Amino acid sequence: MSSEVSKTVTVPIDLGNHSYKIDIGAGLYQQAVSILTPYVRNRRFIVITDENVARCQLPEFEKSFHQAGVTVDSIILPAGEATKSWHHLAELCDQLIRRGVERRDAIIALGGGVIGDLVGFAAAILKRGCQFIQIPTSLLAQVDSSVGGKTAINCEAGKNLIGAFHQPVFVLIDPDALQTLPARQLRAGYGEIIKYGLIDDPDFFAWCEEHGAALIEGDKASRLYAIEHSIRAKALIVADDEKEISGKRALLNLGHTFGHALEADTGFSDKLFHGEAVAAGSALAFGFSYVKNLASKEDVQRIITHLRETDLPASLEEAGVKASGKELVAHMMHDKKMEAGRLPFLLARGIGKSFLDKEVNLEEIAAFLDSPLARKGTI
Ligand SMILES: NC(=O)c1ccc[n+]([C@@H]2O[C@H](COP(=O)([O-])OP(=O)(O)OC[C@H]3O[C@@H](n4cnc5c(N)ncnc54)[C@H](O)[C@@H]3O)[C@@H](O)[C@H]2O)c1
Ligand SMILES: O=C(O)C(=O)C[C@@H](O)[C@H](O)[C@H](O)COP(=O)(O)O
Ligand SMILES: [Zn+2]
Repeated sequence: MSSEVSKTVTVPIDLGNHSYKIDIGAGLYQQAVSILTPYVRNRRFIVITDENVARCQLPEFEKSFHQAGVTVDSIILPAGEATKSWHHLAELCDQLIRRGVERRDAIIALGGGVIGDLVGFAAAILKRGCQFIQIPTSLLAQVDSSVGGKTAINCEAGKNLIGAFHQPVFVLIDPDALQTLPARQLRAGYGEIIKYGLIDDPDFFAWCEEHGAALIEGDKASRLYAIEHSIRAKALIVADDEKEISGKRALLNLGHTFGHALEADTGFSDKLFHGEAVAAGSALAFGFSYVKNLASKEDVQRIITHLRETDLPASLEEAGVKASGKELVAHMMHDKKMEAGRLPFLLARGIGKSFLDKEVNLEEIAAFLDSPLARKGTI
């Protein structure tokens, strides 16, 4: 698969005594055994992955281990959002205990955000906290979920409601892993990349307008640029507000209060992937901001146009959501940002000017969600 090792970029994430490094470089799998050895006790490698990644990426990942005569112990879970569940968490913890995992072993999460979130949470609670390493293989995980230490599973009431902040000890990103990622998953990951432009970086959104299509098509330079840019942006925010207390980190939740409601309505299934829900959710956040006279019509139109150009949903209809505004608001009531019974929303005064609004009226949100702008993206 990969032929050459590109220059490695290291992004530090500064979190005091649990700081860590994120290494980004095409072809890094070829050096995996030497890169990971310092983090792993007694050269004992326990890799947790899903069945798709096991088929498409595990053999390439294991190559350097085999060449060095080192065995990798792997646990393979089903693929998909449904794996972020109590059932799979319990199974995984039991399997790790049976394998005699110790706190100072570094458990390796090789996969997309589902594997990263689940394995990170298992590592957080197992023996009151084990070390873990993130090796993200989806675009979404390479630009977002592998960094920052949010770990979680879903439950009956909604998304990521059971979880912990638990930082990895190291993150290894090899963009070559994306060569086997299905096109729809690439587009979903791109939904989280645009978010960094919309939050506070209008130049990056303009870059996305110019290079987004090429990135999705497979242009390696654009992918590498977007991964590094996104990770640097996220690392700064996380270092500033690790546990989402000051409100700074909440910016990373742009599009997510709407997005999680859309995922709930579509049953946390492959009808709508997380990144697709975030894309539609971002269009909705900007649409509502326009209705509230905060963002301009031109900015909302730019976002809708770019989402459509990259084949991402820009409205409820395009996301396959039929629920009423009231029903969608009901899904939002367990949002973790809820404070004193009020739900703050990420709104925007324009592209790159997002902010947390604590005074949003949920009846207005429900009415907006029934409007043609939300339903069909017509403005
Ligand atoms: N913790 C965080 O900060 C954070 C941030 C964003 C999203 N998330 C979570 O991440 C999850 C979504 O992550 P995702 O989009 O990576 O989904 P995912 O983990 O389900 O991966 C997407 C699909 O691609 C497959 N896949 C992954 N890498 C592959 C590869 N290289 N080749 C072939 N197939 C591959 C997987 O098997 C899966 O079918 C959601 O649960 C979301 O809530 C967490
Ligand atoms: O890292 C963060 O902080 C984020 O909000 C990143 C999001 O993309 C991610 O989907 C996160 O899991 C959502 O957080 P939640 O607290 O709403 O579950
Ligand atoms: Zn997200």
